[in-house]
Amino acid sequence: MSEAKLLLVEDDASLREALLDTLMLAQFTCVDVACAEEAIMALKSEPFDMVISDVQMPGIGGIGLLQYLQQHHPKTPMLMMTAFATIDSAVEAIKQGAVDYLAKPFAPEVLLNQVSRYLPLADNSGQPVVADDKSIALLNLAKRVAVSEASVMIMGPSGSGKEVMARYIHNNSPRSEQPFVAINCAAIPENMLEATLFGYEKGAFTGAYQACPGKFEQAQGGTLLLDEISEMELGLQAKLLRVLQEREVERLGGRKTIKLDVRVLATSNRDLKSMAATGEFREDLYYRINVFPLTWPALHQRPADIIPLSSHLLAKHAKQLNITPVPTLNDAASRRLLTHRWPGNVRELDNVIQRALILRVGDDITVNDIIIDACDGALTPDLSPTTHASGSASLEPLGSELKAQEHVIILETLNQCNGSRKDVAEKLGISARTLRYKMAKMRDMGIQIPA
Ligand SMILES: Nc1ncnc2c1ncn2[C@@H]1O[C@H](COP(=O)(O)OP(=O)(O)OP(=O)(O)O)[C@@H](O)[C@H]1O
Repeated sequence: MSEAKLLLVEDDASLREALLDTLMLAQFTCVDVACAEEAIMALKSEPFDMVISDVQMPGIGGIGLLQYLQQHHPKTPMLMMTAFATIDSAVEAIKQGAVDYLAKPFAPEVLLNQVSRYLPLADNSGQPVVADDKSIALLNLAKRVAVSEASVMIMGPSGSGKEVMARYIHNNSPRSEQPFVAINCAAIPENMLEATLFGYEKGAFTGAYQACPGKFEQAQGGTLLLDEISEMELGLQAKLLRVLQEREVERLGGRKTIKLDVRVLATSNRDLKSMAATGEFREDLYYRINVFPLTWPALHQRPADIIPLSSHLLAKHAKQLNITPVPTLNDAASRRLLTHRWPGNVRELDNVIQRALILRVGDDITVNDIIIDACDGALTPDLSPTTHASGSASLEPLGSELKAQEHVIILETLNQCNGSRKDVAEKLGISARTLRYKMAKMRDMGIQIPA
């Protein structure tokens, strides 16, 4: 999952909503505003990894915003959008420092490709934090396989740290100085995934006014992570297999083949082997990517990791929030963390730690600051009703009961359909895309989605 935060500036409300939908489905965190002035206010209150802005808008407009950005946040890339008739102003914006422009109308894949092309690389220096014997053994194994060229399949439940492991393998490989590129196959709508992976030539579809390299080309010399590969549809799996076998790629709408030197890693939280047995996943692709399998146990199966991970997450978020000294967990708070079952694994722990930092009063994190969602199935009785209610009341907005019902319906239908996303979407009368989005949100809340 991408942690990048984008600022979207567009005065046309319906276009803004459509762009927001595309970006959020691709799991970017987005703030959207209607003019450059509002954008400046947003930039003053929080940092962004990228700004995507219309050029023509009332007020100081996109060029005025670009000038502000150049002066105050020169490292933040700005991508411009412009009507085809006013390309000149976009060219002017490029001269003034914008990274690129999109000529309207453009297809969603054009937007996603441009965003991922110019987004600064996430800080991947962080090592996985491990202390449990099982995790230490796994990391040692990962270090040994890292130096080889083998494709690695990283498995484990959602939020267990599969992407962290993939970055660790890349960082410990001879390719560590080359790019590490990740693509979440579940987050990108099916019709966009092919263009995102393989790239496209000018004119390949609406809005493709210029050629764009795909993820394979962007990862040239380095490592490509295919996150949640189980969600890729069978037709695309066949094309992927061909690219992996032949080590060359052809852009959509192109005729030239491009030689590839890319190591491929993949992750899945579903049982790919049984998916291969039932024909839901191509068996030949399964064997090609599964040369070396590594599996993270669920967090509750490696309890010695919980406190070191909590301390690491406390330090990380305290730094981001400028909180010094870094608060420490008192004994009761630590005990509470150790007795929870963590269905959302490390991602759920991360959320709980962030809440604790907001709720704490002194330098210590106490048990009253540890607010765990009631639906998360604790191993021991939950906090006293008064403490829990006061904490969750401020965090749960109205309508949470309705949301909870929706979550239950999705989980029950997943069960009835033996995990088939396609059947669930059909049964509930929603698109596969909407279902994926809702499940991603549920995962973020720490709800475990069955494979
Ligand atoms: N061992 C670890 N050390 C430090 N941070 C970790 C570790 N494991 C997970 N995290 C953090 O927990 C969060 C979830 O991890 P990650 O995205 O790697 O999980 P995942 O298994 O790939 O999840 P998903 O299946 O939902 O894609 C991230 O913020 C990550 O930085």
